[in-house]
Amino acid sequence: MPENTSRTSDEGADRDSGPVDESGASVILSDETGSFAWGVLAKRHPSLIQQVRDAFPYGRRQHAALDALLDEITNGVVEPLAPSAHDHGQWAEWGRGHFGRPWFDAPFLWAESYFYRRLLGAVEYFGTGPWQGVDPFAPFKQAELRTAVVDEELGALDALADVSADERATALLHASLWGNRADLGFRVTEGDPAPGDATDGLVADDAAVLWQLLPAGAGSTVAVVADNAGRELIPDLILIDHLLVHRHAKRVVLHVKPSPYYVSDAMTADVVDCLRRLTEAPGEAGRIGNRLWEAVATGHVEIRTHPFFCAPLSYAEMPDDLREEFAAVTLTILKGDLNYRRLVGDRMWDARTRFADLTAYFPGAVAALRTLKSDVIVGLEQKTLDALERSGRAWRTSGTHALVQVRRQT
Ligand SMILES: O=P(O)(O)OC[C@@]1(O)O[C@H](CO)[C@@H](O)[C@@H]1O
Repeated sequence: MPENTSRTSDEGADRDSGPVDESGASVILSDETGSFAWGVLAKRHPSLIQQVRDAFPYGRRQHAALDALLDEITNGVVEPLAPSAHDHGQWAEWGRGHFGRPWFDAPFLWAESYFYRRLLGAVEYFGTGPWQGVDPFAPFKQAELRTAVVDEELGALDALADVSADERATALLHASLWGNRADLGFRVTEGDPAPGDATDGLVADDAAVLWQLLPAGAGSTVAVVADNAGRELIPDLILIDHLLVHRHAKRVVLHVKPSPYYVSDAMTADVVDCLRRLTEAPGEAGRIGNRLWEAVATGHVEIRTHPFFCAPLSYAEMPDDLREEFAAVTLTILKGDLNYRRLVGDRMWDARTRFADLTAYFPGAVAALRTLKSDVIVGLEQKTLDALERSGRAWRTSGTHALVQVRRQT
């Protein structure tokens, strides 16, 4: 059955059976057959188990654990982590009310996040044996870095050397934005999204505000919360280099995931792979790679991680230490679809709800750079929404549209 991925704002605001609180928008569940969320749990997750199984010479114990996980997510109920797991207590708390019930009844965000935690458990990522720390998604991430498309994308940087700083800034921001389409989880079931026209595909564009927040020479610190490795992280790194070279930022903190997540999410090892890929490239790409390598050594780029990045929670629930980090920077740039869902809340909002209102809790100015790959969307003008709905396309979920939304510090 095709995934039902396009709906009107009115349907969106009240169609789901998820809990509705004073926000008036229901939490997205996965229990409606044919919905996007249902498709992720019913199709994407089982395919992913198969892909991971095929990518490694796992032993009998891991195959049995993957079999059990597949059976549980398709026919069973949510089981807790083993009491011996290092994070058993944490997930017992986060999952209260969901254990013993069908996976499809849990909030979509929670179910996905817990699925990735369980997949890591099945392949013994957190164990003490030989598979400890072996990223089950590494083969997919590494294969992507070796493609000719990456060579082409890096080669295109040479042509940017001659354009004005403003044009270059826009081109690099768009490369980072549209790089978010290069999401291996998305491709487990969707295939490569058709390349749309980058400008026509923007449903909201606050890029001018983003640049206003980062005037050259102001000594700013920018936090970039990364999303996918490979073809998304490379343009993110190139944008970071641009921010530093053109003095939009004096320092950039790059936040990555502490463990494998949502298939291709970037971890420190992926930053290293991308930096190496850049430094080994000819021309401008190689120069950027060398500058970034040096910038890490001198502290102008700092790589950080936090367990919260793999938590099944909205940023509204972030812990105090992370809140203080974001409060201390000039601007936080959140990359990607999942970060957007966590920023505004994984709910069927009326698409015209103001982005600034939903992100008012965020400690400091915040920018979302995201291609649209799930039902959540806010901050649209009525006329934009009308045109999107008239198109009859699955614009919310197909990755053909994107947004730059910014909220200044309040
Ligand atoms: O955060 P990302 O990498 O941009 O997207 C994550 C994603 O692939 O995963 C979810 C479904 O599994 C959707 O939110 C989205 O399509």
